[in-house]
Amino acid sequence: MLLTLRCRLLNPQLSSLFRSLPHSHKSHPSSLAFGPSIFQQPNCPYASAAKGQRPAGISEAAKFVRTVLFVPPGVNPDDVTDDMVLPGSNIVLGPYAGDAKIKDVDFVKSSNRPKDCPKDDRPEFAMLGRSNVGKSSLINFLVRKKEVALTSKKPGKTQLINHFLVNKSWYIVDLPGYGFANAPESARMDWSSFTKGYFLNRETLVSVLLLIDASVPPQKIDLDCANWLGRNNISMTFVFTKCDKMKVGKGRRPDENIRNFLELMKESYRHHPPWIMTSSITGLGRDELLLHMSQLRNYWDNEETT
Ligand SMILES: Nc1nc2c(ncn2[C@@H]2O[C@H](COP(=O)(O)OP(=O)(O)OP(=O)(O)O)[C@@H](O)[C@H]2O)c(=O)[nH]1
Ligand SMILES: [Mg+2]
Repeated sequence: MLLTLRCRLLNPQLSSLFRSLPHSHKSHPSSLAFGPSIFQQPNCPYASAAKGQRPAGISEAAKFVRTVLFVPPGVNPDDVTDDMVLPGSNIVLGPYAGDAKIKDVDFVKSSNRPKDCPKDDRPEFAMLGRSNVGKSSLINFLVRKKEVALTSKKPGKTQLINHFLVNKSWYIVDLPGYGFANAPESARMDWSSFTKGYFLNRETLVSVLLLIDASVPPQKIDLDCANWLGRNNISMTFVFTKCDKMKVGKGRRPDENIRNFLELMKESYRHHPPWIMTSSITGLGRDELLLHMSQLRNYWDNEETT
């Protein structure tokens, strides 16, 4: 109730999106805030679109950028300043952001059904995305350990739900990828029963990190997935991976692919969910993503105890 009210206050347009949240799913209030820094960030996909379009008043481009920032709970959209926006993202850092250091990480268990997942009340983040998008690599990159989660050049490496406990207090969950048609039947995840069992019922799920490969144009299956999460009021953050990859042949650059993806999502959402650019090769976005996760987690913890 408090949560819904807060969403409405921050962003009346989003209230319908977050209405009737299931159980304790925490939502992401977004907002109409505008921080000029979004134009200045070198990696911002909107930087080139906005360049040279900033007259003294609010230009069309500025109005558009106003709608793309993610403003977390505890921040008044009118108070957002440049230095509050995390570089390479649309994410404003608020008062819930805390210690983002990773001291230790332990593999806990692999489960093949949602009901076998660990049963405790620690918050968790789930890595979701197409096979080969870099989910397991992102986990290794976040925890700075090479082979905590197993990776492969071949799609279909991760076939179970793997729980990793970070700092003995929260989980990162590595999931099998979707969209990999060539996996043997026995190894293929039954996504329809999985989604019902996990995403819709996992009460400790703070947010889904939906990974999207920035080195390829927007894929229908990713857009469908994002729309499904949105329709079901499941909190999500778009994590663009492989932002280090330069264009090959006639392909587009990562920033162009990201812009196109966000443009396509705009048709479904009046306001974008939080998004961030990463590369597990260059280290881009690591500290920023951990800070963002800390603010979501601390907000979730706070709501749980009040
Ligand atoms: N250039 C580049 N390659 C990456 C990046 N992240 C992952 N990769 C590569 O992408 C391939 C797949 O990575 P994984 O982490 O195994 O992908 P996954 O999403 O876990 O795949 P599944 O387990 O099959 O669902 C590996 O060869 C990685 O080295 C990145 O940021 N940049
Ligand atoms: Mg994997």
